[in-house]
Formats: sequence, C-alpha cells, structure tokens
Amino acid sequence: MTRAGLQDTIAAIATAPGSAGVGIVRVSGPDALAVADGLFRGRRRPSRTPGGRFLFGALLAADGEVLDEGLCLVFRAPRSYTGEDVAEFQSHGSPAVLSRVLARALELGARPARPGEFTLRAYLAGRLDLSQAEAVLGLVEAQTDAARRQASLGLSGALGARVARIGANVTRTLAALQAMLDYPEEGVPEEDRETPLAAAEGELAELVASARAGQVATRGARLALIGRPNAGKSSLLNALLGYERSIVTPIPGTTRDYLEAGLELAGVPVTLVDTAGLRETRDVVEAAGVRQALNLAGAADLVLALEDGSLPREPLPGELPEAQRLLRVRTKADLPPAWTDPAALAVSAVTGAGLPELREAVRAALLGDAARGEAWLTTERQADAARRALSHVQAARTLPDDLAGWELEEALRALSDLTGRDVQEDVVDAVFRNFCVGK
Ligand SMILES: Nc1nc2c(c(=O)[nH]1)N(C=O)[C@@H](CNc1ccc(C(=O)N[C@@H](CCC(=O)O)C(=O)O)cc1)CN2
Ligand SMILES: Nc1nc2c(ncn2[C@@H]2O[C@H](COP(=O)(O)OP(=O)(O)OP(=O)(O)O)[C@@H](O)[C@H]2O)c(=O)[nH]1
Ligand SMILES: [Mg+2]
Repeated sequence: MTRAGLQDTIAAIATAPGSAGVGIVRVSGPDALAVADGLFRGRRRPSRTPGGRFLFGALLAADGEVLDEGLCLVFRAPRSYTGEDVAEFQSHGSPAVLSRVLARALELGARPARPGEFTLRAYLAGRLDLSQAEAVLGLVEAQTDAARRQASLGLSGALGARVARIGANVTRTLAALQAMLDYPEEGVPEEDRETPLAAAEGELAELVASARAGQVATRGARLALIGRPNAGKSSLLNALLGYERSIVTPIPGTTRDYLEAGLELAGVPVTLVDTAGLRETRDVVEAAGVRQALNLAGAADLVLALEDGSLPREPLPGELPEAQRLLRVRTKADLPPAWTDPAALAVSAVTGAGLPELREAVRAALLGDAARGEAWLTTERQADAARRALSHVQAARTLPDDLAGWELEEALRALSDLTGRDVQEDVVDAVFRNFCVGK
C-alpha cells in the first residue's frame, strides 16, 4: 500500500495548522523543480539553481496573481531529506496562503503526500534506518526534554551504533564457532567464544532494561497513591504538588473518587493519582472507590503504597503490584514512629521531610540507571526485537556449539529488525502509519 506511487512527485504543508510567522510547503520527487518553476518567480528559475541554495521571490497562482512573497529552497537529488529533488516554499504562515500554495503545486502535477511519506522515502533511499525514522516521529511528537533527548540520540544513529556493537560481538562468537566446527583439532580459545557473547548478553540486558525508561521518557508515567483510609495519600499528593489539590480531613474515607494531577519529575511528565483508602466497607460508594483504587494501581507505571507510621502496622488489603512497580512509604514521619522498615521511605507531608528522597526514588524506579548519555529503546517494536535477540543469545550460551550457531543467527536477525535496515513491509507500514502528513 505505502509502496504504490513512490515515483510520484508529492507535496504537503510541512508546518502545523493555524497561523504562524512562516509556513512551509514541501515538494519532493522527480518533478519537484518543474513544479517550482511554475509556482515561483525569482531572480532565477529554481530548475537552473544549484542544490543547497534559496531564492527570494513571488509565489504565483495559475493566473499570475501573487499569492505571497517568500523563499524557494532548492535541493537536488541525492542531497536532500528524501534523497530526491526537493523544493520548499516558505511563505507567511496562514492557512489561507499555505492552502493556495499547496493547491498550485498539485495543479502543477504533484499529488498530496501520504502521512510520513517524506520520511518513508528517506528510509527507502537508505538515508535513515527504521529506528531513526521512529526517532523522527519522536522529535515531531516530543513534549518534554527527556523525550526530545532520546529521539535526538536515536536520529543521530547512537542507538544504531549501540546495536551494531552488540551485533559485532555476536558475529565474533559465530566466527569462533565456525572455526571450531571446521578445524576441531586447532581449538579456539575459550575467550573468543565466550567473552564476546557474555558482553553481548550484558549489553542486550541493559538495552532491554532501557525500554521502560525510554517509554516513560516518551509518553510520561502514571503514579498511583494507595493505602488505608487516613494513611496520608491526599496530603502527600498535595505536598508533592506544592498546592492543595486534594481534600484532606481527619475523617477516614475522605477521598472517594480518584483524582489526577500532573507534575514534572526529572524531565518526565508524571500524572499523580490520588485514590480512595483501601478497606472493607458496606458503603456502596466507598466500596466502588476501593475497587477503582486497586484497578488504578494495576494500570499505573509505579505505585506508592502508603502506611501510617504513627499507628501499628497492618497489612494492606487487596493485591499489590510486583516489587519493581511498588515503592513503600511510611507516612507522618514527624510523629513518633509505631514501626520502622528499612524497605519503606519515611516522609512527612507536614514538614516535607523525606520528600527529596521520595522524588529521587521515583525517578530511579521510572528511569532506572539507564546511563544518562546512552540511547534507549523508545518503542515497543524496538523492545520486542531486543528481547528476542537477548533470549537467543541466552539460549546460545547454554547449547552445544552446533546448536548455538543457529541461535546466534536468529539473534543477529532480531538485531537487524531492531534497527530495521531490512524488515518486512508490514513492519515498515506500521511505523509510518503513526506519522502526520508533511513529515
Ligand atoms: N526547512 C526545513 N527544515 C527542516 C527540515 C526540512 O526538510 N526543511 N527537516 C526535515 O525533516 C529537518 C532537517 N533535516 C534535514 C536532513 C537532511 C537534509 C539535506 O538536505 N541533506 C543533504 C544535504 C546536506 C548538506 O547540504 O550538507 C544530504 O544529506 O545530502 C535537509 C534537512 C528539520 N528542519
Ligand atoms: N502529623 C501528620 N499528619 C498527617 C500527615 N499526613 C496526613 N496527616 C493527617 O492525616 C489525616 C488524613 O490525611 P489524608 O491526607 O486525608 O489521608 P488519606 O490517605 O487521603 O485518607 P482518605 O482520603 O480518607 O483515604 C489528616 O488529618 C492529615 O492532616 C503527616 O505527614 N503528618
Ligand atoms: Mg484522601
């Protein structure tokens, strides 16, 4: 589907809808410069202008009316974003101007670009791999600095380089295995077989672990506060936010419906969710709130389980999430403690004690120690490929040489799926379906 019409010349408005100082219409394909000759009048004809130059002039309707003044940027194949001839028209940024410029490009023989088609062409021309195309999408959609940073690292090829390093280690082991099978009497030093594979496994495990951080950086995280009535959930939510968002009273059962509030933590947008206190109750409204609290905890990226530190400890009712999604918090640390637990962070919503440590623990739980300068996996597609590669490498380490070779070949295939140099058409289509027109 996406592959039909790839020889056509395509056009689209590349800038966001609405009014802006400047707007861009982009045309790419074999007739891009002929379209530009028809649309633009300047000091020179675009088709006679070398690539990498811009012209100032008039954007013209079919009858010669000047639609606007603007710039025409000329790119010549293969030195453009798509690798094809490209002309860009930079006009004033109103929908009225841009829609007429686009309409004129279409009259002159371009067809409307499909979503993501400029970047698809860059991919098909071998200018980007699939993980870089995903990074382009990430840059277009980035809402936070953490998301921008990961997308930018992906586009720069840092992720591809990390994957290539792993692939090189797998290939080294594969070569050692081959040598062992071909010349069994020579013997291959154990370090040629085992050392690179151990390194590949370690690096893959880190990469797989980075997927959670990458996805949190890209789409943010949900953080649910749960605990018994009066544990101090609403007070802690307010303390973290720095304003009184949720109602606090000494009466257990104050919060009945859940409530959300946003804040930024370590460059990541975090949605805090305050919930009804967990307890057995005959009150139908409160019981519904308790069920909802457990559902919200199930769906959250991270759960803060709060327990009142000033009262004897009682187990929390209901099923709690697994340890890696759970932080235990002992509340009311300004009061004399009735219990302590090294696994629970002590905080006081009244004095603010423990809040910096809690923020740091949340940051670490969400982003892990995925090293700061490294490229992370940012899409589920990438994470899936990395997990497959890891399981093949792990299998190879337990198998005899002849069988290990097959596992390593599968691992290399999974790694090449990750960067997506040579993947199935439907996988490519699934990635580009998420793009907007003009990208
Ligand atoms: N006006 C405008 N701004 C833009 C883009 C664009 O297409 N147009 N981009 C699009 O998404 C991004 C920039 N990406 C680009 C990547 C490569 C080339 C390009 O022409 N590369 C050639 C020439 C390089 C050179 O002259 O040094 C090449 O790599 O051969 C252009 C834009 C962001 N800003
Ligand atoms: N001394 C002290 N009191 C606190 C602290 N946090 C909460 N409280 C008090 O504990 C009581 C309950 O606080 P809430 O924040 O409403 O507790 P909750 O967990 O939201 O309770 P429900 O909404 O009923 O489930 C209120 O009287 C708060 O003032 C704290 O850190 N120190
Ligand atoms: Mg409450």
